[in-house]
Amino acid sequence: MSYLAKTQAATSATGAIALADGTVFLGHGAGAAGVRTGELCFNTAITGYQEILTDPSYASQIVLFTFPHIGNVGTNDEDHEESSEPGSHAARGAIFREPITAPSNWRSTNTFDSWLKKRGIAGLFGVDTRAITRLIREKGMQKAAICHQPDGNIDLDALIEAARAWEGLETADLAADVDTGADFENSESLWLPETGYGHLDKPAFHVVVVDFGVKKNILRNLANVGIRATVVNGDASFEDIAALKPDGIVFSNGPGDPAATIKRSGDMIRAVIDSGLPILGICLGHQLLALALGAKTMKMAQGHHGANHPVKDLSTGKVEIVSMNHGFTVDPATLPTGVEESHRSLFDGTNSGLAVKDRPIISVQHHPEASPGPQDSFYLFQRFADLMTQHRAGK
Ligand SMILES: NC(=O)CC[C@H](N)C(=O)O
Repeated sequence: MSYLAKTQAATSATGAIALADGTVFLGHGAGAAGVRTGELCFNTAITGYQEILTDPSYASQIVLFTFPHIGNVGTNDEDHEESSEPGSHAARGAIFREPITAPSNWRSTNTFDSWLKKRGIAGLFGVDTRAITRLIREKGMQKAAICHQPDGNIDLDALIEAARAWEGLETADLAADVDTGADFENSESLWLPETGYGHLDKPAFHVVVVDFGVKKNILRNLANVGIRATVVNGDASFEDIAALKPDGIVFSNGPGDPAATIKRSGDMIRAVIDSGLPILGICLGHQLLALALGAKTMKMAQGHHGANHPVKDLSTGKVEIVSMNHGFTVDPATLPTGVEESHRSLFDGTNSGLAVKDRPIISVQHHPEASPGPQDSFYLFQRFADLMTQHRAGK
């Protein structure tokens, strides 16, 4: 460690981020005190920090926000908390440039700082977020340890050691840790400024959502196109699912390495594919579907995390701006015959969706439910409902 790092740590710093390669950034701590390890990524969204940090797909990750002002609209209990459980169910750490200002929003009920504490998320501000982003851009996402040490007594060597000792995301079936456990139903629909969350009274369809860490806004978007959902966890067998007599199946988003989760859920997913039921896969669900169909997934260098990513729907030629959060990707060269690439990222050409020829099976790598982010991809939920309509009509 450098002399400068040591003296700064001894004087004013109350927080730090250390990388496994020994790089250290000192700053000021916020939120929960203590040390958290995980994969460090950057997110380019400029709104929606509450939704981002509660997304279960961020389990075992530390999110650096490239947008400098995070926390200034405070937090509220109603807004899109994508998972209800605090702790390891979502992001472990948050890094931002500027100090948190007093909340300025009519809906705010809590400061960002005390919300971070409540969720068990360690925060760090006052570091050069652009330098860290450039480092990730050049070297890829990093094994890291973040700490908030209110008394300033930071042990940087121990922090670097913690970053090195962290086991990493590859081969980790993290979805098993974040699913909701007990089955539940959803009929809640999307939030509107005038009326708050809505309710689906007369469902046209009933689907089973296999929960690998499902974001609540997926369930609400389904309700908005007439779909009631029963949520079951990723350990469910095909027989459990079939007994619920669904019109279709959704494989949800979730954290960790799809190649690890497929070992636990592969038999069920393959049986669902063979059943002929309409299927929608989202993010981890898309990757699991691809694996079950015979394709391969791989780790990305930087991944995609933001709410401003252009994606092309190859069936219509339309470009949509989407919400993204993934660090693994489907290798389109490995898609078997009959499985077509349906969407592609216009940032780097990576795969962003698939469709099975002449079968009611679609999936996307991005987040059609937004939360946060643009709503350009809401149409996918209707596309899924249309597949169920056709399936019912025997087409
Ligand atoms: N949002 C997700 O479902 C993420 C999928 C997977 N864990 C990845 O990082 O690629």
